[in-house]
Amino acid sequence: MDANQRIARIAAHLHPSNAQMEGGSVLERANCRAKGGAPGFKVAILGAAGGIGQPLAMLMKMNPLVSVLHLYDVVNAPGVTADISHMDTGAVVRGFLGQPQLDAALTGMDLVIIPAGVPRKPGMTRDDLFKINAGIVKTLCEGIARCCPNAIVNLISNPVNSTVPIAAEVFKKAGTYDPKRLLGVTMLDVVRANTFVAEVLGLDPREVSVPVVGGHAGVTILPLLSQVKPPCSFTKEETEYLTKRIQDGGTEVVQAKAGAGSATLSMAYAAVKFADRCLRGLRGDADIVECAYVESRVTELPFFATQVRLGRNGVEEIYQLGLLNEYERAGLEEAKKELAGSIEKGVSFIKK
Ligand SMILES: NC(=O)c1ccc[n+]([C@@H]2O[C@H](COP(=O)([O-])OP(=O)(O)OC[C@H]3O[C@@H](n4cnc5c(N)ncnc54)[C@H](O)[C@@H]3O)[C@@H](O)[C@H]2O)c1
Ligand SMILES: O=C(O)C[C@H](O)C(=O)O
Repeated sequence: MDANQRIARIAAHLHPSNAQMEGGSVLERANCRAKGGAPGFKVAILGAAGGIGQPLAMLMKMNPLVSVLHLYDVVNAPGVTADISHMDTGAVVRGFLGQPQLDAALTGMDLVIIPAGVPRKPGMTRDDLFKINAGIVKTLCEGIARCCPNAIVNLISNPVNSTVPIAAEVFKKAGTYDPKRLLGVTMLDVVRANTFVAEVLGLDPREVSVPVVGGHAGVTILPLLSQVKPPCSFTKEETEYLTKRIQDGGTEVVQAKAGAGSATLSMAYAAVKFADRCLRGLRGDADIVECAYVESRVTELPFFATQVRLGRNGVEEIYQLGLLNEYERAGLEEAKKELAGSIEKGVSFIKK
């Protein structure tokens, strides 16, 4: 490769239009180099310039399982890409700006992470975001169906309880739906639950594991405190305090940010933790179990968050709820009532 070709290749990393100026072959060579130089997975972040998107992009650039990182947004994608691309880690980073570049951002991806959409302000519910975010998720999922129908999708955009059913309907319409590959990200609920439970028990949060089932909004967030590892017990007051704090974790951040958005940094951390587990599953690692909101038969509802085992095809196994105590059984009934409406709202948005 001569000097001009080397320069063109670097330009192609920064922006796909640079590659196109070189007739596309430069981008292909960059892809080859990425495959050969740093074996790993190709990951796209849609909404990469946002509050979650930026730290998520930074953390994914640090993940050794990632060889190619595509950053797509409708604003500021070139700036974030230029910035992230200077990090001396293995992944090759490319930026994509606006709808005309969506297909290029998605083509060939193994994993697509979607934090695109508006966040809450104080006084809003996640469902209040439906009006704007439903359309954004629909458009992005149509792109996934066209360009990378076999990719694993990690959907973060709220309201997750409805956006996952929206994505499923878009994929069904396109004839590409594989329920094993569509996962609503509820990892932040688990991360919060581990943190708050560890505080009460006086343990290191890294030693604590709390299954959180149901969905991702208010009472649909159901921590199973009777199944905490290491095994422990809580008083009634502790159970009520912890359940409410975990359910209201998002609102706690929204109020503290006072109009400047919702959780971004802890969400980026949780999203990367979850994406890393998905990539390990894709790689074939054994025993990768996490909570996620997926198509499910665990309850009578078509979607439900439980612990799932991740593997080469995405969700390989969905675990049952296990034994619930009376408090959790009552919470489950409440969660299901709200979830049913949110799922129906998402489905009918596409079917209408
Ligand atoms: N699942 C969870 O646990 C969880 C946690 C926190 C936040 N969220 C949700 O994540 C979403 C993003 O939150 P944020 O704080 O990063 O918001 P943000 O406003 O800071 O960033 C959103 C980004 O999406 C981009 N965007 C908008 N329309 C787009 C489109 N059509 N295509 C691509 N990108 C587009 C915006 O330009 C922006 O950069 C919100 O819906 C929020 O409620 C979910
Ligand atoms: O609370 C929000 O609106 C954002 C997110 O769903 C969260 O749980 O932090």
